[in-house]
Amino acid sequence: MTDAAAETYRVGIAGTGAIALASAAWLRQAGHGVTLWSPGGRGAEALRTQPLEASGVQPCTLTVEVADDAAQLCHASDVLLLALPVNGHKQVMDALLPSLRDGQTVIVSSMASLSSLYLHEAARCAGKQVTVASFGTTVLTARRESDTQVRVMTRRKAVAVSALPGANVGEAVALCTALFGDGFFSQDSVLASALANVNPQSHGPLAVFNWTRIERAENWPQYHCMTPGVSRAIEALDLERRAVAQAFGIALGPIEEHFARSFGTASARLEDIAAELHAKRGGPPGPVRTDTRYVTEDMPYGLAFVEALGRIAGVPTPATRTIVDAASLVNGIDFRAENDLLGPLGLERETVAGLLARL
Ligand SMILES: NC(=O)C1=CN([C@@H]2O[C@H](COP(=O)(O)OP(=O)(O)OC[C@H]3O[C@@H](n4cnc5c(N)ncnc54)[C@H](OP(=O)(O)O)[C@@H]3O)[C@@H](O)[C@H]2O)C=CC1
Ligand SMILES: CC(C)(CO)C(=O)C(=O)O
Repeated sequence: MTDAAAETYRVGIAGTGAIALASAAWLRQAGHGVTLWSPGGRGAEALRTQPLEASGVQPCTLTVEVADDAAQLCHASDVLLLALPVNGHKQVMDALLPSLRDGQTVIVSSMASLSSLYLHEAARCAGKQVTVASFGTTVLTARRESDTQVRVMTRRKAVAVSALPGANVGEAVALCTALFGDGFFSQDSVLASALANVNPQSHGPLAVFNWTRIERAENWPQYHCMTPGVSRAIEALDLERRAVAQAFGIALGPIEEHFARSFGTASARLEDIAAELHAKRGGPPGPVRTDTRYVTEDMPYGLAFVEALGRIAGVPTPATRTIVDAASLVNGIDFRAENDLLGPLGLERETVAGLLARL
């Protein structure tokens, strides 16, 4: 067995947002090579000539490589990390696919709406043997502060990893450990990773019930505004998430457990966890743009996905529906129609047994 922890890798990162830059800084500090690619073409331009500066957890200043396109990124890398909102997953996966090599691993962080299954099935159809590893969350939490600066807020203590094909999960955990350090553990299926992502359940009610703050671009501390009433709504969505998971034979812990594992919170009730996080960190600030990914990503790829699974399994999801309806109403956007993965994945025609057989 090779000592994966002692190896260094060339990591290609698709995306130049908060998680991409935070991961780049973390990986470079751990001695790995990093190449960044901006899918839109402009996000990494400044990093061609200026160093990347990370503040917060592990402050550092270092240089990274920049790829011109998806093919160059794949060519320059042993491992790929997708670090961008799920809205771009299909498009970026389609761009990477022709240049992926047999034996490469693609880590998707964070994964939602079974985007990893889309890539895995597309790669298999193209005759490629790649491993797609998924996190239902991110290793780091971060905010991008400028073209070359990122603030890393936390390094999660524990992160679950699933893999496609499932038999490769042990290798995926070893690889993630070699890249980021300890704290990774295996998750049984990619569907568990998708449903373990609790951002949609927390971000949905947070955004809907703080909408006027977002529209007026107020400075609102996110966890302070996760009030007892908002926490109650989040808990209702969380129960539906877990009931849907259960219908697919997946037992998931409650959202309170996620906060304890990710951020080391000690309180039992969600409203107390929110107060604890606010007291400890004062932040992060809630979103201040109406195109925040708390709605643009979390509604279509998180909550509408739970609804789609609920329809397949016959599990009612009325609280989830209320939040998607409310967000769609105030935005004048049908967020259910924005998910570009449900169609290609054929979920409308799927059954519980049929979907499980594909994982
Ligand atoms: N930030 C955090 O602390 C956390 C983030 N997450 C999740 O991690 C993922 C990444 O988050 P984060 O880095 O904060 O997000 P950002 O909004 O900072 O990501 C912006 C990056 O994503 C790319 N991008 C955005 N939309 C598209 C699109 N439609 N097509 C192609 N590329 C696109 C941009 O491309 P370009 O380079 O072309 O501009 C840019 O590189 C998200 O799924 C998020 O929900 C989860 C937990 C915590
Ligand atoms: C801020 C945090 C950690 C919780 O909402 C997050 O998950 C995000 O930015 O997406």
